[in-house]
Order: sequence, then structure tokens, then C-alpha cells
Amino acid sequence: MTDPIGPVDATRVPRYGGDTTFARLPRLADVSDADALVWGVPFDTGVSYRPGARFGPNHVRQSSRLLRPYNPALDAQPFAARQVADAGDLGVNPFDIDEAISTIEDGARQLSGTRRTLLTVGGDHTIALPLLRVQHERHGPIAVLHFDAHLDTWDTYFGAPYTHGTPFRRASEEGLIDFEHSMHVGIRGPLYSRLDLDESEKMGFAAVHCRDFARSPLDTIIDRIRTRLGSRPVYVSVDIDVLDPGFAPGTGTPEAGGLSSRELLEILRGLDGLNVVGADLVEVAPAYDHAEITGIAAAHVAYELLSVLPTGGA
Ligand SMILES: N=C(N)NCCCC(=O)O
Ligand SMILES: [Zn+2]
Ligand SMILES: [Zn+2]
Repeated sequence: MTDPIGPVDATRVPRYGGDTTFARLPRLADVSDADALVWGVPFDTGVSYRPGARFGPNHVRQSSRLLRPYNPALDAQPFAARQVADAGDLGVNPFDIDEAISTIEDGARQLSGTRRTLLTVGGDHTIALPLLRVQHERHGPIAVLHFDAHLDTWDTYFGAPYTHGTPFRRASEEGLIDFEHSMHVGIRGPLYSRLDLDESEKMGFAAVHCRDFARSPLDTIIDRIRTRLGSRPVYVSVDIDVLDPGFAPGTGTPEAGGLSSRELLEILRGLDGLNVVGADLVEVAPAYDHAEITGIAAAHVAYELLSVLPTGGA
């Protein structure tokens, strides 16, 4: 493969100008091949509260214009270590969740091929299920590192099995999850019952609750996460509402008392050296954002995820 093509040169075209691709990276059609792809799945009809995450992919792209090629926190050059490209958005039927899930599965399978790593920008958390099905085809039961205020292991809403509150229960039922190595991080807020926590644990998810951050130093939490994941292939699912509403107002199901951007970015950096094989970034809803606060946080989450990918993709 030839040398990777990186972002548009900001000394030639100012960062507020030019095409709106993620981090001003080339489009997939404009490179000979790519090791890692950022693509959008604008689907939000699985939400139970505020809609709007369908506008997430382009909001994250627009908010990613300030990203630069060198990541000093990891001494990494995420866009030079491998070819990263923007694969655009998947066309998904907003009126039929079953069809949407099948379209997302087909799209992820086709894009990832045999070796590419996908970073999928949603869209609501419903999309995690089809993405995990495709990961399972390649890796078998996968260690899921799930950042969220919510468990998302509920059963049904109004009898509907596929929503943004149920992806990880469905994934666990389908045998997609590595029961010994999966974990929620950032859980907080009121629940429907005490059973919610017990059932989530039975589905294979240990949990770092937000209140744990008040009692343990960040390094201890990062060690807990790394120990839980071990050397397994890891899929990272980031629901932006894991951040406190002060750091991510632009989301559909906000809960008070969340993580700061600095805490989340530091934890993601702590994944460096693990076998991260794919990720998604969901629930960015720009209608509730201000001055791109949420979009910028999400863009930086994506940047740190790309920085910890094993060089050369999965
Ligand atoms: N934002 C996500 N992914 N899930 C929210 C579920 C909220 C609820 O069941 O009340
Ligand atoms: Zn959530
Ligand atoms: Zn979620």
C-alpha cells in the first residue's frame, strides 16, 4: 500500500473551508484502499425519548475540522499509521427498524471486508446490534466495552425488541458477547428496578458506575477495564450520553452526574495496546447541542479511538 493520504493540508485550505469529511480525511472513493473507515449511519427511530441522532454523523464531521495529525497524548499519528478514509453515510429506511437493522448489517459486512476496521458514527444505539453481529462473524464472541449512562440491556419498549435501550440484551441472547470480558462504563441515573442491574450482570457485563469515579483514581479504573478486557478482541461502543450533560448537551437521553470529556478521553487512551477491532459512537443529537460542544467531544472520542487501533487495522 502506498503512503497513507492524510487530512487536507490546513496551511493550504483553512480548516473552516473545504469538504466536510471526518477530520478532513479523503473519501473512500479517493484512495486506492483503506485500513480503517469512518462511516455514518443516520438512523434514530429506535429512540425512547428525544429524537435527532439522525443528524449525528454530519455534526461530528463538521465538528472534527480542528483535529490535527499528531496525537501527543499517545505519541501517535492516527492518519499516518494507516490509511483512514470517510466512507460517507449508509442509506437506511427510517420507517422500518427490522429492515434498517438488516441494511446496517449488510453495509458493515460489505465495508469491512476481511480486514478493515470500522468506526461507525450514529445514529442511535440501536445500531450497535447489527454491528456486533458482523464483528461476531469475524471474531466470535467479542469483549464489548460499553460507555453509556444507560445499561441498554432492557428487553422491550411497547413490545418492541429492537430499540436503543435493548441492543446489548439482544446481542447477549444471540451469543455475540464474550461473557467473561464485557463491561459497562459510566452507568448512572434512575432505573426501572433493581433487577435491571442484576439482569445486566447475568448478560455478561461487569459495570463501572459513575459514582465509582468519586472513590477511585482514574488509573485504577483504567486498570480495572484493561484487566476485564484482557487480550480478547475488543469492540468499543460509545454512547455520547456517558458524558455529563454539561459536556454533551446534544444528546437524546441526558442523565445528570456524568463523566467529563477529559475522563473519557483519558480512559480511551488507556486502551492503547489492546486488540481494538471496531467501535461505534452514537446518540449525538445536534438539535440540543450548543457551539458544537457535543460534536467536538464526539470528534475527539473518535480521534482517540483511531489512535489506539492496532496499526494497520484489525
Ligand atoms: N440512550 C440510550 N442508548 N438508551 C437510553 C435508554 C433510556 C431508557 O430506557 O429510559
Ligand atoms: Zn445512553
Ligand atoms: Zn446507549
